Amino acid sequence: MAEPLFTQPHPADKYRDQRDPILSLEKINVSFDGFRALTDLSLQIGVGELRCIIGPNGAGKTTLMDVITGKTRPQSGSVTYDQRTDLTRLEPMAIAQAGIGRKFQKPTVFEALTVFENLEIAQKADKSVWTSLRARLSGEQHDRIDEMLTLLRLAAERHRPAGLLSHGQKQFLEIGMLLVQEPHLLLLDEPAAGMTDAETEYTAELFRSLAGKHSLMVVEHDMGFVETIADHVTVLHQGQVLAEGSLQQVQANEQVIEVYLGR
Ligand SMILES: Nc1ncnc2c1ncn2[C@@H]1O[C@H](COP(=O)(O)OP(=O)(O)OP(=O)(O)O)[C@@H](O)[C@H]1O
Repeated sequence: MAEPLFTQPHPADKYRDQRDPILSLEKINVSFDGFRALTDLSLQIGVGELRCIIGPNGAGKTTLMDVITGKTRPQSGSVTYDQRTDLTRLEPMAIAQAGIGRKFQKPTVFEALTVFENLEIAQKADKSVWTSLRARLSGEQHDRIDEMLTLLRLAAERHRPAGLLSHGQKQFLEIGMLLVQEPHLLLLDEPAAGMTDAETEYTAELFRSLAGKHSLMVVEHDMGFVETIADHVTVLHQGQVLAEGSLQQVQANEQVIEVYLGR
């Protein structure tokens, strides 16, 4: 049997392959007091794909993530997840439970708790902090956290309060807090911001290894990082898709050079 595309087996797995969209946005419009942040935006992300979204400040990248996660409701358009669910009808909590995880640019970990406890709480995301710390972990859950600590190169830090980690380590911990929830689609906002060169390099390696098992949408300004991870790039400009294709293709696009890359 082919290796499943997702870490968590899904009833629909047998009907889909890598060409199918995990996410399909159709003609999304978002206005803030008359200002058009997204205009007729259509975009598809394939199952298991690693997509980078780039674009100048104010292009609509954050608004796009807000629409997918239910933080912002579009005035019109649809967001279809896994070919069945219209996310514009769901609350943010239901969207997260459906398998969409988001990481914001600034790490938000529980600083007073240990690295291990942070992962433990994330794994039992349906419970309150204290209920989840009191509930015993199953052997399988414990093993999953151990695996995650190794994957994130945080095994030696497991008993340290998260507040004492470096900025890059906090970023890794937060990525781990998403991964223990086994998301299908991960939305990551400038994940390499503030990381050292070695950490950035490892983040790229990590993301490449996650693609296929998860679908990833990464908003990034660092073109060097984009070059190392993405085979497919979407350029946003003034709330619309300006160009899409390989990094080489979009870098050669005259309009992209004009508005984003500079001459
Ligand atoms: N809540 C809001 N109210 C009014 N205008 C908003 C709101 N949120 C975003 N905007 C505007 O919508 C446009 C798109 O913003 P958005 O944050 O999505 O861009 P971005 O591509 O993420 O930019 P950056 O790279 O600077 O983070 C901007 O002009 C912004 O000022």
